[in-house]
Amino acid sequence: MLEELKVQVWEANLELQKRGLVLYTWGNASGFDKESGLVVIKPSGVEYEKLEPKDMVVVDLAGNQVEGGLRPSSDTPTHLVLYREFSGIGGIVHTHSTYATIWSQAGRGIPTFGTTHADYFYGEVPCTRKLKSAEVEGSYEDETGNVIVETMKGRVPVHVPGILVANHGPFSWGKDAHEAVYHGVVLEELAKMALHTCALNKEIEAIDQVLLDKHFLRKHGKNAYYGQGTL
Ligand SMILES: O=C(CO)[C@@H](O)[C@H](O)COP(=O)(O)O
Repeated sequence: MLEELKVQVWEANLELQKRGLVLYTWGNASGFDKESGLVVIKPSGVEYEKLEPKDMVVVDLAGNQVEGGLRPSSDTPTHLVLYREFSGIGGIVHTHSTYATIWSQAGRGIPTFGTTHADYFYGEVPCTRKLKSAEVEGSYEDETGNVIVETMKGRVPVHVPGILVANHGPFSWGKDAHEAVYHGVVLEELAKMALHTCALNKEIEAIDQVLLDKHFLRKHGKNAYYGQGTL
């Protein structure tokens, strides 16, 4: 099972580059094996072209390295906070994709300007608050995960499969690493569409609840969520 997950996470990391979500060694993808409680994640600082399944690093939810000779991604603690807090997600992606990072740097969530957005996100793509200096100076990557969890309170991860970390960039998730990449691609496209929509119409407003419900719920159903209840 773990060997299969290493291949799946390796493929997901390569897809980040293939889909144009990352440059050089930016970003990372991970996958979670519920049975063993272990996480497979990209090694830190390794060029995507050189990555092989055997390079994937295995850690437990406490962050102890279980397998792999390379250093785990620098964002590993953030992934681990989300796996501990969001029951049911099986894959997480972090990128610095251009348009989503623009909204993150502006500290703005992405409103639901159209039905394309409503097909994937039940409402805005939220943006976290800025991290306080003490949080940055402390366990920065853990605090990045904590501010994501804080912002997602009252939201259901499968209904909002991604978020913008203020001043940083997007994180997305899904039932597995491939779906986390898929949601990362969708998030980037929604960010691009929304930025150009704002440029065309400065008075633009989010769509109303009726249209949001129609598009999201016909695609995902009323009670589709991974975990037990909402956050
Ligand atoms: O967010 C960042 C840097 O701001 C990271 O995502 C790096 O872009 C990739 O780090 P590694 O996964 O290679 O450690």
